[in-house]
Amino acid sequence: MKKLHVALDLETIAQAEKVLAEVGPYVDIIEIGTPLMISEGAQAVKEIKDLYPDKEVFADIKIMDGGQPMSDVAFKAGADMVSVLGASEDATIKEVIENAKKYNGKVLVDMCSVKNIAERAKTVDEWGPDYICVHVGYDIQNTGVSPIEEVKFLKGIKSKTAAAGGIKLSTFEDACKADIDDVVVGGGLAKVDNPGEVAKKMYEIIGQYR
Ligand SMILES: O=C(CO)[C@H](O)[C@H](O)COP(=O)(O)O
Repeated sequence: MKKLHVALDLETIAQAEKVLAEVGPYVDIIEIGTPLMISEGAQAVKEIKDLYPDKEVFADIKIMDGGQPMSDVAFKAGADMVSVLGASEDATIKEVIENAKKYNGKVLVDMCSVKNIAERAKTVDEWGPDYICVHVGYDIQNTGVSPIEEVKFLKGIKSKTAAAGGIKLSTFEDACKADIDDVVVGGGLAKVDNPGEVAKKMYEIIGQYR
Protein backbone atom coordinates (compact mmCIF):
# COMPACT_ATOMS: atom_id res chain seq x y z
CA MET A 1 0.00 0.00 0.00
CA LYS A 2 1.29 3.46 -0.89
CA LYS A 3 1.99 5.56 2.17
CA LEU A 4 1.68 9.29 2.81
CA HIS A 5 4.67 10.40 4.85
CA VAL A 6 4.98 13.82 6.48
CA ALA A 7 8.50 15.06 7.20
CA LEU A 8 8.55 17.42 10.18
CA ASP A 9 11.68 19.42 9.40
CA LEU A 10 11.00 21.82 12.24
CA GLU A 11 12.91 22.96 15.30
CA THR A 12 10.66 22.22 18.25
CA ILE A 13 8.38 19.43 19.42
CA ALA A 14 5.67 22.06 19.98
CA GLN A 15 5.83 23.11 16.30
CA ALA A 16 5.69 19.47 15.23
CA GLU A 17 2.68 18.75 17.43
CA LYS A 18 0.86 21.79 16.04
CA VAL A 19 1.28 20.48 12.46
CA LEU A 20 0.38 16.95 13.52
CA ALA A 21 -2.84 18.11 15.15
CA GLU A 22 -3.94 18.99 11.60
CA VAL A 23 -2.26 16.40 9.38
CA GLY A 24 -2.11 13.47 11.81
CA PRO A 25 -5.37 11.82 10.75
CA TYR A 26 -4.29 11.70 7.09
CA VAL A 27 -0.71 10.44 7.21
CA ASP A 28 0.73 6.93 7.55
CA ILE A 29 4.31 7.80 8.47
CA ILE A 30 5.39 10.63 10.76
CA GLU A 31 9.00 11.66 10.24
CA ILE A 32 10.93 13.37 12.98
CA GLY A 33 12.93 15.45 10.52
CA THR A 34 16.68 15.85 10.79
CA PRO A 35 16.51 19.45 12.14
CA LEU A 36 14.06 18.33 14.83
CA MET A 37 16.26 15.32 15.70
CA ILE A 38 19.23 17.65 16.08
CA SER A 39 17.28 20.19 18.07
CA GLU A 40 15.20 18.00 20.40
CA GLY A 41 16.77 14.58 19.94
CA ALA A 42 15.30 11.25 20.99
CA GLN A 43 12.77 13.06 23.20
CA ALA A 44 10.95 14.15 20.03
CA VAL A 45 10.68 10.52 18.93
CA LYS A 46 9.40 9.47 22.36
CA GLU A 47 6.80 12.23 22.73
CA ILE A 48 5.43 11.87 19.22
CA LYS A 49 5.29 8.07 19.37
CA ASP A 50 3.43 8.37 22.70
CA LEU A 51 0.92 10.73 21.06
CA TYR A 52 0.55 8.68 17.85
CA PRO A 53 1.13 5.04 18.85
CA ASP A 54 -0.67 3.74 15.76
CA LYS A 55 1.43 5.69 13.24
CA GLU A 56 4.85 4.65 11.98
CA VAL A 57 7.37 7.05 13.48
CA PHE A 58 10.48 7.52 11.40
CA ALA A 59 13.62 9.07 12.91
CA ASP A 60 15.45 10.74 10.03
CA ILE A 61 18.87 10.52 11.61
CA LYS A 62 20.70 10.00 8.31
CA ILE A 63 23.29 7.67 9.82
CA MET A 64 26.72 7.98 8.17
CA ASP A 65 28.77 6.00 10.69
CA GLY A 66 28.26 4.07 13.91
CA GLY A 67 25.32 2.10 12.59
CA GLN A 68 24.59 0.23 15.80
CA PRO A 69 24.90 2.94 18.49
CA MET A 70 23.23 5.58 16.34
CA SER A 71 20.23 3.44 15.46
CA ASP A 72 20.01 2.21 19.08
CA VAL A 73 19.25 5.77 20.22
CA ALA A 74 16.27 6.14 17.90
CA PHE A 75 14.88 2.62 18.31
CA LYS A 76 15.15 2.78 22.12
CA ALA A 77 13.14 6.01 22.02
CA GLY A 78 10.36 4.22 20.14
CA ALA A 79 11.15 4.84 16.48
CA ASP A 80 9.67 2.33 14.06
CA MET A 81 12.15 3.21 11.31
CA VAL A 82 15.51 4.97 10.94
CA SER A 83 17.47 6.28 7.97
CA VAL A 84 21.02 5.44 6.95
CA LEU A 85 22.77 7.14 4.05
CA GLY A 86 23.37 5.15 0.89
CA ALA A 87 26.65 7.05 0.58
CA SER A 88 27.98 5.59 3.83
CA GLU A 89 30.23 2.52 4.09
CA ASP A 90 28.70 -0.86 3.24
CA ALA A 91 29.48 -1.98 6.79
CA THR A 92 27.46 0.86 8.27
CA ILE A 93 24.36 0.12 6.20
CA LYS A 94 24.59 -3.60 6.97
CA GLU A 95 25.01 -2.86 10.68
CA VAL A 96 21.90 -0.66 10.77
CA ILE A 97 19.87 -3.36 8.96
CA GLU A 98 21.12 -6.02 11.37
CA ASN A 99 20.56 -3.87 14.46
CA ALA A 100 17.01 -2.97 13.41
CA LYS A 101 16.07 -6.66 13.69
CA LYS A 102 16.62 -6.48 17.48
CA TYR A 103 13.84 -3.92 17.69
CA ASN A 104 11.63 -5.28 14.92
CA GLY A 105 12.41 -1.93 13.32
CA LYS A 106 12.64 -0.80 9.73
CA VAL A 107 15.44 0.81 7.75
CA LEU A 108 15.26 3.36 4.95
CA VAL A 109 18.41 3.84 2.91
CA ASP A 110 18.56 7.46 1.76
CA MET A 111 20.28 7.90 -1.61
CA CYS A 112 20.79 11.66 -1.18
CA SER A 113 24.08 12.67 -2.89
CA VAL A 114 24.71 9.21 -4.33
CA LYS A 115 26.04 9.70 -7.87
CA ASN A 116 25.21 6.34 -9.43
CA ILE A 117 21.88 5.64 -7.78
CA ALA A 118 20.94 2.62 -9.92
CA GLU A 119 24.20 0.78 -9.21
CA ARG A 120 24.26 1.62 -5.49
CA ALA A 121 20.58 0.73 -5.08
CA LYS A 122 21.18 -2.68 -6.64
CA THR A 123 23.99 -3.37 -4.16
CA VAL A 124 22.13 -2.07 -1.10
CA ASP A 125 18.96 -3.93 -2.09
CA GLU A 126 20.73 -7.27 -1.58
CA TRP A 127 21.15 -6.49 2.14
CA GLY A 128 17.38 -6.29 2.65
CA PRO A 129 16.49 -2.77 3.76
CA ASP A 130 12.79 -1.95 3.98
CA TYR A 131 12.96 1.11 1.74
CA ILE A 132 15.40 2.66 -0.67
CA CYS A 133 14.70 6.36 -1.07
CA VAL A 134 15.65 8.64 -3.95
CA HIS A 135 16.14 12.04 -2.40
CA VAL A 136 16.83 15.40 -4.00
CA GLY A 137 18.42 17.36 -1.16
CA TYR A 138 17.26 20.86 -0.22
CA ASP A 139 20.37 22.47 -1.57
CA ILE A 140 19.86 21.21 -5.12
CA GLN A 141 16.08 21.39 -5.34
CA ASN A 142 16.38 24.59 -7.39
CA THR A 143 18.22 22.70 -10.15
CA GLY A 144 15.00 21.12 -11.39
CA VAL A 145 15.99 17.54 -10.56
CA SER A 146 12.89 15.62 -9.52
CA PRO A 147 12.74 12.67 -7.12
CA ILE A 148 9.64 11.51 -9.02
CA GLU A 149 11.81 11.04 -12.12
CA GLU A 150 14.75 9.62 -10.16
CA VAL A 151 12.63 6.71 -8.99
CA LYS A 152 13.36 5.11 -12.37
CA PHE A 153 16.81 4.29 -10.96
CA LEU A 154 15.15 1.94 -8.45
CA LYS A 155 13.46 -0.20 -11.10
CA GLY A 156 13.70 -3.90 -10.33
CA ILE A 157 14.69 -3.67 -6.67
CA LYS A 158 13.05 -5.93 -4.07
CA SER A 159 12.90 -3.26 -1.34
CA LYS A 160 10.05 -0.79 -1.25
CA THR A 161 10.69 2.58 -2.86
CA ALA A 162 10.48 6.06 -1.36
CA ALA A 163 10.95 9.49 -2.89
CA ALA A 164 11.69 12.80 -1.20
CA GLY A 165 12.68 16.31 -2.09
CA GLY A 166 10.29 19.13 -2.81
CA ILE A 167 7.14 17.06 -3.42
CA LYS A 168 4.09 19.24 -2.84
CA LEU A 169 0.38 19.28 -3.64
CA SER A 170 0.96 20.30 -7.28
CA THR A 171 3.26 17.32 -7.91
CA PHE A 172 1.70 14.88 -5.47
CA GLU A 173 -0.51 13.05 -7.96
CA ASP A 174 2.49 12.46 -10.27
CA ALA A 175 4.30 10.94 -7.29
CA CYS A 176 1.33 8.67 -6.59
CA LYS A 177 1.23 7.56 -10.25
CA ALA A 178 4.93 6.68 -10.17
CA ASP A 179 6.35 3.51 -8.67
CA ILE A 180 6.73 5.03 -5.20
CA ASP A 181 5.56 3.18 -2.08
CA ASP A 182 6.38 5.95 0.38
CA VAL A 183 5.67 9.50 -0.79
CA VAL A 184 7.58 11.90 1.45
CA VAL A 185 6.26 15.45 1.82
CA GLY A 186 8.10 17.92 4.05
CA GLY A 187 7.61 21.63 3.44
CA GLY A 188 4.62 20.90 1.20
CA LEU A 189 2.71 19.93 4.35
CA ALA A 190 4.58 21.24 7.37
CA LYS A 191 5.25 24.72 6.00
CA VAL A 192 2.00 25.63 4.28
CA ASP A 193 -0.67 27.90 5.79
CA ASN A 194 -3.37 25.19 5.68
CA PRO A 195 -1.66 21.85 6.44
CA GLY A 196 -4.88 20.08 7.39
CA GLU A 197 -6.60 20.95 4.11
CA VAL A 198 -3.57 19.98 2.02
CA ALA A 199 -3.14 16.70 3.92
CA LYS A 200 -6.80 15.85 3.36
CA LYS A 201 -6.43 16.49 -0.40
CA MET A 202 -3.28 14.34 -0.51
CA TYR A 203 -5.05 11.60 1.42
CA GLU A 204 -7.87 11.61 -1.12
CA ILE A 205 -5.44 11.56 -4.06
CA ILE A 206 -3.26 8.74 -2.70
CA GLY A 207 -6.45 6.80 -1.91
CA GLN A 208 -7.03 6.43 -5.64
CA TYR A 209 -3.64 4.72 -6.11
CA ARG A 210 -3.32 2.53 -3.01
O1 LIG B 1 15.28 14.88 4.54
C1 LIG B 1 14.97 15.97 4.14
C2 LIG B 1 15.98 16.98 3.81
O2 LIG B 1 17.27 16.47 3.92
C3 LIG B 1 13.52 16.30 4.00
O3 LIG B 1 12.79 15.73 5.03
C4 LIG B 1 12.98 15.83 2.67
O4 LIG B 1 13.67 16.46 1.62
C5 LIG B 1 11.48 16.16 2.52
O5 LIG B 1 11.29 17.52 2.69
P1 LIG B 1 10.84 18.49 1.48
O6 LIG B 1 9.58 17.90 0.92
O7 LIG B 1 10.61 19.83 2.15
O8 LIG B 1 11.97 18.50 0.49
